[in-house]
Amino acid sequence: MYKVLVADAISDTGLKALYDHPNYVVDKNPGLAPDALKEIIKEYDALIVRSQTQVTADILEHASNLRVIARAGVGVDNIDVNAATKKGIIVINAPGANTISAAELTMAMMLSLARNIPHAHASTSAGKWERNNFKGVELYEKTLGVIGMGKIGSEVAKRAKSFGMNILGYDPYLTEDRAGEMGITKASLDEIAAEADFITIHTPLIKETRGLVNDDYLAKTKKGVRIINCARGGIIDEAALVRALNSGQVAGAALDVYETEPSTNTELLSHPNVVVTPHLGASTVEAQEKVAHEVSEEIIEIFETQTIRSAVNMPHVSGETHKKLQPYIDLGDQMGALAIQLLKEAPDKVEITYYGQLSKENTELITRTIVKSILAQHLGDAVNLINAQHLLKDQGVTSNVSKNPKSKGFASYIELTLYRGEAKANIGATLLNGYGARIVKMNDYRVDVRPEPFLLYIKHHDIPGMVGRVGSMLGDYDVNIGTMQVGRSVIGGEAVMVLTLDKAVEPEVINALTAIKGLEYAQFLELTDEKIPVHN
Ligand SMILES: NC(=O)c1ccc[n+]([C@@H]2O[C@H](COP(=O)([O-])OP(=O)(O)OC[C@H]3O[C@@H](n4cnc5c(N)ncnc54)[C@H](O)[C@@H]3O)[C@@H](O)[C@H]2O)c1
Ligand SMILES: O=C(O)[C@H](O)COP(=O)(O)O
Repeated sequence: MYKVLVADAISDTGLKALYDHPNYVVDKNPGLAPDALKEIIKEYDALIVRSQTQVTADILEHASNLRVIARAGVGVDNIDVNAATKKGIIVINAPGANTISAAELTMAMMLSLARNIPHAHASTSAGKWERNNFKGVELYEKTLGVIGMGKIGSEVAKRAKSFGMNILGYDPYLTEDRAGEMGITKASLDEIAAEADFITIHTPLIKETRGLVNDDYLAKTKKGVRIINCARGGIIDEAALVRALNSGQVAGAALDVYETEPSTNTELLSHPNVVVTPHLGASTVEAQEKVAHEVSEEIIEIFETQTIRSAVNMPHVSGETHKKLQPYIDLGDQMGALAIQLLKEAPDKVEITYYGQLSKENTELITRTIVKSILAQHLGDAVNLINAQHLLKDQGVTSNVSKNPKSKGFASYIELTLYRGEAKANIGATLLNGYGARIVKMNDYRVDVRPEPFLLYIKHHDIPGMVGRVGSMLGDYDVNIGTMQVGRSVIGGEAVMVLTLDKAVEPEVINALTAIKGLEYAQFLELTDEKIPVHN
């Protein structure tokens, strides 16, 4: 008998498969305080949550029997996935099951903003009859900028078109062809700022999108623009938004998500030109049934048939083959993250080659991990190990995975190349017996670098004094160097330097480095903690 704890408000209809199955006991206990959850978690084999329950490392310390954490929804920002992975707990989610509900809320928010519905309702229900106070605007023939043309952004664009809106879409993966098929125009962020009457945001909250809509961006928007965010708090800088609302640069904003939730930003929440809801994007009967149904079915599959459909992580597993491949799976994770940072944009082609002994193994899971790591840069939690290759195809990216039994100088070696038009980024890596993971090739230069959290990649002319100048510049900014590697193609030609650092560097350090004579290019690369497992 498996015990399942449902710790947030989850649809009973969606949980039916679990209730009906003789092997499962389901306990519903929404809204547990962290200490209470810590107390009882050891009794459970599976935990189902939405976004409220914080599944911290501290709670997981007590989860001695837990095998699965299911997020009945998309975002796993409330779950310490790294801690779960270390404890061998599978984390699953249900991306896509609440897409329509989130798209429909976005339309409701846009219409509410255009026609002042919440404020007119409050006034009328208070006994007033203020027909002159609530003159709105039509959506018809207005321009809507959609930032993030993934699942929800595309559904919003489709619906907005039926209102006669002109749609501008921005997404690193949006091609002219796909935009043409959807009857929208591919645009840049600046073009959206300059032309849109309404802007709606549908990206994940990732490093690149945090504070995307800030003072600078708002200053570029059309005066009187209306902005909707039903994606994630933090993509809009709330302080900047309040300033723009007060100055009239932004005529109105409709928000479902906030920098911190529950939000206490009263200046924003009570602003007369703002419409707010408490993170209701997925709160419909249908979405809640779908997410609960998807995770219930999957929990049963995991326990009954050991099949995983939607895993966010891949816990370090026992079993000889997995044990042997696990270090390569972790290496693949690091390679994907480094290559996509080097490319700096979404790829249109991915090439992976396994050389030497590894070419004789089943490398499927390594490939999935590499692809997940590449896509996660732009898709965040929406990509998991199971849907990674499917999403890659969906985004119109071609891929080529090949195997070559030749050794390439190492017993096993993986090479990953990403392309975007003429641009290319490439990482070659291996495991050195007794020494762990090594990046041995970067953008076609031979190097020998241990993957560490903070790396600096520099392209420069092979002239005397470069190493010293870079070292002393980093010293000026109090950045300590762990290791330094130089690689060059020919003496006196182009060269690369790869450094491991003790901390992250700010853009001003990169600017200072690029001012060094003979230094062509400097880029800071980061690997998050979960990508650096202990056996490295
Ligand atoms: N309010 C809610 O209750 C609710 C419900 C569901 C989803 N969401 C959120 O909505 C957002 C979109 O979800 P989705 O299912 O459509 O995800 P998705 O992965 O299908 O689409 C996200 C898109 O954003 C694009 N993107 C990444 N970085 C970008 C950038 N810098 N500029 C422009 N586009 C960028 C990606 O390429 C991708 O196509 C996510 O943040 C998700 O967590 C909120
Ligand atoms: O990530 C999600 O799926 C949405 O933000 C919905 O979150 P919720 O399940 O807490 O409503």
